Amino acid sequence: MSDTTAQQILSLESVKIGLISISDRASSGVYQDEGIPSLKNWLEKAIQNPITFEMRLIADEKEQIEACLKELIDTCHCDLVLTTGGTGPSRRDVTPESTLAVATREMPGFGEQMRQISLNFVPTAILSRQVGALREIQDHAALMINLPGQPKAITQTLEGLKDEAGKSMVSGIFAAVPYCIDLIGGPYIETNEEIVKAFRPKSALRPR
Ligand SMILES: Nc1ncnc2c1ncn2[C@@H]1O[C@H](COP(=O)(O)OP(=O)(O)OP(=O)(O)O)[C@@H](O)[C@H]1O
Ligand SMILES: Nc1nc2c(c(=O)[nH]1)N[C@H]1C(S)=C(S)[C@@H](COP(=O)(O)O)O[C@H]1N2
Repeated sequence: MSDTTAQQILSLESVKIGLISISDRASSGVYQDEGIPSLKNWLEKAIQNPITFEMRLIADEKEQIEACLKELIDTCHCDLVLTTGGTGPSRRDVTPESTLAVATREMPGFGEQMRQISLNFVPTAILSRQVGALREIQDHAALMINLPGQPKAITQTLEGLKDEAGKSMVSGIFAAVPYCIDLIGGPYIETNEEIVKAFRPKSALRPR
């Protein structure tokens, strides 16, 4: 790493990210949770800023999900909270309604785009009821995004579809996350462009 690159990384604001894996079976030990490691691994590759993670593994229980989202945003002050699991049509899948129950405003574009991207991978993409939403409290706001439980869905939806040479064919939703975090008053997030290129209007770009 060159001195200039090291200095640039040092000058980046730290970002706080909450990761919630929602799975009856992983949380009770029937299988090992792959949700949190997959999310953490992808975010560490994609984001240049220093990251503090808050990680939770919980069952598909509405009250637990709501309490966990509130804790990560209101108490831990996460800027972004990603959930994985519990978005389908099974009776126990309650992540989207729990997210909306603690939301102040929905961001429908995230759910729409994630289902659109996922249709490039699986025809069952339309079974995910995943949402994106904001929780705005006094002096703080966070973006919450639901991802499906299949660990591979994490990279698929965040990063999108690439051709064999690694060129982006369909943008993943993460391209829009840094500017959304800017607009709600969070830290300026820089991404690694070979993983995902953050899009911001020219007027919102900060000189490096
Ligand atoms: N946290 C996880 N870790 C590893 N694999 C997972 C996880 N969550 C889901 N999966 C995998 O994805 C599949 C579909 O996920 P889904 O969220 O529909 O699970 P589920 O049937 O609701 O059960 P559970 O809530 O117990 O994970 C699971 O059968 C499992 O193979
Ligand atoms: N990108 C992506 N999206 C996906 C999938 C997937 O494998 N990849 N699985 C689908 C399936 S099979 C289901 S049932 C729904 C809901 O999954 P969840 O209940 O694990 O959240 O997500 C859908 N979206």
